[in-house]
Amino acid sequence: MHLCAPSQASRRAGVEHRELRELFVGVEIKVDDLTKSFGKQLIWGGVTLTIPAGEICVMLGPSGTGKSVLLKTIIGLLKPDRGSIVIEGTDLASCSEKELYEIRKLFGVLFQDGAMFGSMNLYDNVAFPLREHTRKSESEIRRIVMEKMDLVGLLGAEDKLPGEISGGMRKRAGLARALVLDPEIVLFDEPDSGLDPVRTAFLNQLIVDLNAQIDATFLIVTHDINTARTVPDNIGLLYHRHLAMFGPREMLLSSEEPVVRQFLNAQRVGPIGMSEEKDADELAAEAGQELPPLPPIPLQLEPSNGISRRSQREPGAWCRENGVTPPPGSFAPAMTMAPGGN
Ligand SMILES: Nc1ncnc2c1ncn2[C@@H]1O[C@H](COP(=O)(O)OP(=O)(O)OP(=O)(O)O)[C@@H](O)[C@H]1O
Repeated sequence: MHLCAPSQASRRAGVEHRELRELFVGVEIKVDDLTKSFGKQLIWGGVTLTIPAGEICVMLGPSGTGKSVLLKTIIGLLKPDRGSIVIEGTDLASCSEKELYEIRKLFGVLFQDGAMFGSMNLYDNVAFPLREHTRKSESEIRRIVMEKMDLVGLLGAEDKLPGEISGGMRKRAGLARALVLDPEIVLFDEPDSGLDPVRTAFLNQLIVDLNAQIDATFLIVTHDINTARTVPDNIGLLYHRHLAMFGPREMLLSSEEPVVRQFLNAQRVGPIGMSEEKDADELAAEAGQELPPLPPIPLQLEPSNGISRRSQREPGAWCRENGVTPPPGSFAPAMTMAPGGN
């Protein structure tokens, strides 16, 4: 079984699908002043952000800063202490169970381990949500399952059990299952965890290709800096119990803000220490230490069929519009060859 981008047939189908969906561009998620604690432990507070319809967002943050908690809160699995999450006019934080059930139908979720049923083959795993939540005939289910298996490059592997395939294939099978109900929002919880760099690069390309084809709103939690630097339209960074920054990719990649700069460039110098925050002695020891220059901003990963995504912008557009000079060498064509970029 090869790891590949969607076949030509599925790309064509995707383009037709896209034409059909001219008026649909995913849905916006508007989060306002969201706060979540467990007992006395505040996880994060005052989180405000708008995830624009149809765009790809990446949420970053040191371990334990509550990225998974944020995903679970956004899908309504956890109730926030305060604040709102408005999707299509419904606030998930205060709506009824019935409304929540309806809103949840908009979501597809790729869990960290793919969350496959071990005793079912991939076909039955992917078909599961259709059999549970729809009254479609088996022939219709077959058509949809095969279409999604093709989208994620898994045609031919339908009879395999999850235990018989690689972690990368399991993720793609999980993705096929997340897509069967045609979600308007897809949440990815560390899609690249446990994958080698080559498979991560294939998965990233698949994510971009899928976004181009289905126009849904994507929110990705990841630790992979390369993914964060090349895949999304927007990046958020959770740190020290709040959202340190959220905005367009170019804004964060050109930011001199110490936490953002340190995290997005995987540096040791900066406010983030081994156990989240550095203490005063550690920070004093770093005083006067010169920071390495910001690396060039790489080009954003483009769909493999060469057709731009709806939310894709010209390289450097945000910097130009905001009078920001990007680091030297940014957006050079060779930057598409950055590790993980191809
Ligand atoms: N149901 C729960 N009850 C109590 N505490 C919880 C619960 N779920 C998460 N936590 C706590 O919330 C904090 C944030 O956890 P979370 O898994 O969201 O972090 P994360 O940023 O996704 O971490 P990582 O990058 O390591 O996956 C942790 O301290 C965790 O122990």
